[in-house]
Amino acid sequence: MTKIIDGKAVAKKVNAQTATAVAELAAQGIQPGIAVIIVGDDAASQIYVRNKNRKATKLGMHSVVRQLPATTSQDELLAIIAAYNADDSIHGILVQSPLPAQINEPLITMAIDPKKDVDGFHPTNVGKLITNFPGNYPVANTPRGIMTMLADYGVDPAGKTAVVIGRSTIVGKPMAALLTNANATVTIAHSKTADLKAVARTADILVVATGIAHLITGADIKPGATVIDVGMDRDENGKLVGDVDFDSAQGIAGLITPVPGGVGPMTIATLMQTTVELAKWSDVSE
Ligand SMILES: Nc1nc2c(c(=O)[nH]1)N[C@@H](CN(C=O)c1ccc(C(=O)N[C@@H](CCC(=O)O)C(=O)O)cc1)CN2
Repeated sequence: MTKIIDGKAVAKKVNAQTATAVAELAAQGIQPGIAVIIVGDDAASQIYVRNKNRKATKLGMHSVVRQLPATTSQDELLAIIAAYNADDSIHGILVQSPLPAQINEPLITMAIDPKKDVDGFHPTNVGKLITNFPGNYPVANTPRGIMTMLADYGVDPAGKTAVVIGRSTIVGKPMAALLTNANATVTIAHSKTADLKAVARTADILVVATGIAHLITGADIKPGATVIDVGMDRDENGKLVGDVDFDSAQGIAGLITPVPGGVGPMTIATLMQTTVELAKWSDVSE
């Protein structure tokens, strides 16, 4: 039988821990602060940013949303980031992706102070993750949230074969690094991988982050595998579905995340967790 990984339930536990950490910081006179910058009016991004703001406020954090028009220039955005870098009430800065075409996303990522890089996308933090550097630094929230879910369901990656389909900076690459650091044997597969589905079938842990609805079906899954679906796609009826065909995976996968209700809620819960950590670490002199 296939067991469903309840991302909402795990997110609730993470949020409870975050609320405790916020209260502990409040006793020291520190209120974690997050600034989310959104450029343009992408409908899905508007919803995600609204949810981030609501959750941060509910958890007792200082939360700022900076809505900018789609015509915002790169220099304008850089100036806003510089102001948040210098603002002591803000511990985490996030620029919502995707950005309009006139803005060079890597340049924007580089402009965020690595100590306030709540997304964990700055090359300094990515480098630390890849080298499994000791100490405190932010790690991309979606893959980190997936690691939390795996731990919560007793899935230890050590000694397992993991396949990550997708090589994005937000998910695929940091996911592969986290699984490698947890002693899995990891393959990154992508659109140019020869016989992608045969590679998928080797996985004890299969993470799918392609943006292609129902790319992976039950026939592509190793019996008993843990399947993590990062997809957020629309089917022909406009219904939200994942990159994995959930129905055909039943009875084959050992564990599977649903869409919605799997990885998505963990992304926001982990973002809140990271914000609090950045606030804590900012108080510790190096
Ligand atoms: N700067 C960033 N931009 C983006 C990130 C990111 O981590 N940092 N991730 C995604 C979008 N995202 C958060 O920003 C996100 C996506 C989805 C969910 C979520 O809770 N999904 C729900 C379903 C929602 C729905 O019904 O539409 C679920 O899966 O249950 C949260 C956060 C891209 N941009």
